[in-house]
Amino acid sequence: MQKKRKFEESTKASKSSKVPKTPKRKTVFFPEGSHDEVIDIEVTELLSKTSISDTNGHVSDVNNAPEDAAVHRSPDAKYEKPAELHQEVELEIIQLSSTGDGLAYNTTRDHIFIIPFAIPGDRVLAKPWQWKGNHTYCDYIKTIRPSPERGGATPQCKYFTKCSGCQFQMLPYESQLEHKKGIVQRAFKHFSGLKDEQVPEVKPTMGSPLQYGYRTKLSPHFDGPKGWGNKKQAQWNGVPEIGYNMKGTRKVMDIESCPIGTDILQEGLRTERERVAKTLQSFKQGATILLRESTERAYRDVDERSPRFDTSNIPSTVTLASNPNDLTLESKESESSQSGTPSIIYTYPTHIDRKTYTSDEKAEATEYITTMTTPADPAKNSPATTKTYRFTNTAGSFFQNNNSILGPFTSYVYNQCIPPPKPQPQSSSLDDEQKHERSKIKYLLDAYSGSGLFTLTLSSLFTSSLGIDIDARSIEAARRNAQRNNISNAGFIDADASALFAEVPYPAAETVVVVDPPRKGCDREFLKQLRRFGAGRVIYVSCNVHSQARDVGILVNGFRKSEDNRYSGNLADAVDEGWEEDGLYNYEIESLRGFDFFPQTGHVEGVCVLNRVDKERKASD
Ligand SMILES: C[S@@+](CC[C@H](N)C(=O)[O-])C[C@H]1O[C@@H](n2cnc3c(N)ncnc32)[C@H](O)[C@@H]1O
Repeated sequence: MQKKRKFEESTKASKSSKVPKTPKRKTVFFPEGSHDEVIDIEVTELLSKTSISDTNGHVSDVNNAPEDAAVHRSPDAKYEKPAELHQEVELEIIQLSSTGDGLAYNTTRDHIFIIPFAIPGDRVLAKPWQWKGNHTYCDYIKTIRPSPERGGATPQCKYFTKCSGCQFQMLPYESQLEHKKGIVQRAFKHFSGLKDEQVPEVKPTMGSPLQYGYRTKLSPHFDGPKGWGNKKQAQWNGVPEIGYNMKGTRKVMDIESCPIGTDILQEGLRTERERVAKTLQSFKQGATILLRESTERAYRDVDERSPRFDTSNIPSTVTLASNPNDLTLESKESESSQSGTPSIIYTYPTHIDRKTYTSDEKAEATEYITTMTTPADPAKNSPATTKTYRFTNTAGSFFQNNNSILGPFTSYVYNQCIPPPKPQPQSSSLDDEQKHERSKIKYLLDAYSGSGLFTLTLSSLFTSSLGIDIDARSIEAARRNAQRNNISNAGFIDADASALFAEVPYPAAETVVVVDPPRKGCDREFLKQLRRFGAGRVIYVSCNVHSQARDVGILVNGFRKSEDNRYSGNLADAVDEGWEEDGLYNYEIESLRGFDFFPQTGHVEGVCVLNRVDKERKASD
């Protein structure tokens, strides 16, 4: 299939000397933060520069480019093909894009090559395969001269540079975190339409405690037999490749192990591959295999040291007097049940976990999350206070995939719910007004709540909490999770997120709204309703910092009409369709931070904390 793709690209490009059409921009531009939008903007920005700084702040003179080498093109400029497709070229990588690809200039520095698996300072051999106006996608062939920034990092996956996932394995972990901070910065620069002074310094990315072996869900897949779309029954010709797509293609490559998956999912991958091979004739077409980890926990009786895996008797909310990250593994051993399903037992000082997995999307899967509610205070000799929550949901429904970071992450969000004390003159201690301010927030609205991750882990801070999600199965799970964790002040609605504001039972100024939408971000109706309601504080969580930046731009400045209605990659260019109303609240950003939910990949989870701007203040601004 890869050959077919390349053949099509090559014939298209050589038969016609016409430049591939860039899609026409609609008058109304509501970017989704897609891969193409991000590349488009970053390529245009790079082409307008003569010197660049990588995300680590190192400024490099672009291949000694003369000052006038920068090419400032109008959006209508015609582009020429920079190199023959499928002919190898040597390229010098000068920047890492927010999509995780290496970027390189052509010799005349008016075109950008996009090469995966390469970082600034690398000299690589690459093969162009798709020309798109001012940029060309290339396959990575090999590194000719490695960048010093690789710092000896050794990729742990044998499929690295072939499989489409985990392209950062050649980057030391600290550099991955630094790069992800840069992704957040650039997302807000390009997609929010905000002025520099409206965006605070992005805080350092919080790393994942596990950098491999962290993913609690894997979904390898395989294609059907040749001709399975035809009426005639297609026959399998041997066991198909079962795994993930090869980089830049739709061809599945065979993957026997995936080192970012948890230990039990590695076992599960082996078991499920064998199962598919044995039962192949029962598959009429290709399929995706779900592998979802599940945990049974038994707390150790410290005196007897006799744990029991009787899940119905497990206390679901337990207060441990230590930081969850301090819990050290005492031992780990694999087991196999009579049915041949593997399990792994992990023994800790306070509890024992048995990890299993399910491949049935309707089955239940459980994870435990320990949230730190008060940090340790060495001055007062007081230990940290933590709470452990048990989350059970349907394996096929959404649940965060990196359990190792969920403790520190929910602890962070917990600590952001209540505004920090306002800066006071040195002489004054906490005054009445400040105390009032800190105690004002009493209610939580959790939009896009899933099975209640935030509604439940934050519930102890609030008089009452309300979660909403469009997935009825997640809402059922959320209600059961509230019961299991003995939480009685949290309710859930199964509906579209914008229904949340229809009859909000909470006073706006006393309410925090946590927003955690899917990759495409919030829809306009939701943002409008949130601004009309005017919650005192908003915590916007997202796995796509580009759509997050767009939405935060709307919360801060409103949905604005541009001066010339021309696309330049900024939200400010979106056209007002009569969507903006008088009297909507505006917000200002308090903090911005990335979390590494997806080590070794180019993805980052963003958390943006916002405060409502008082209407009187807005009027006087
Ligand atoms: C990124 S997940 C976050 C879930 C939850 N906050 C968590 O961390 O487990 C996004 C959630 O949005 C839900 N969703 C998608 N579109 C929605 C809509 N229009 N209204 C409400 N929920 C929606 C999905 O069902 C999914 O549970």
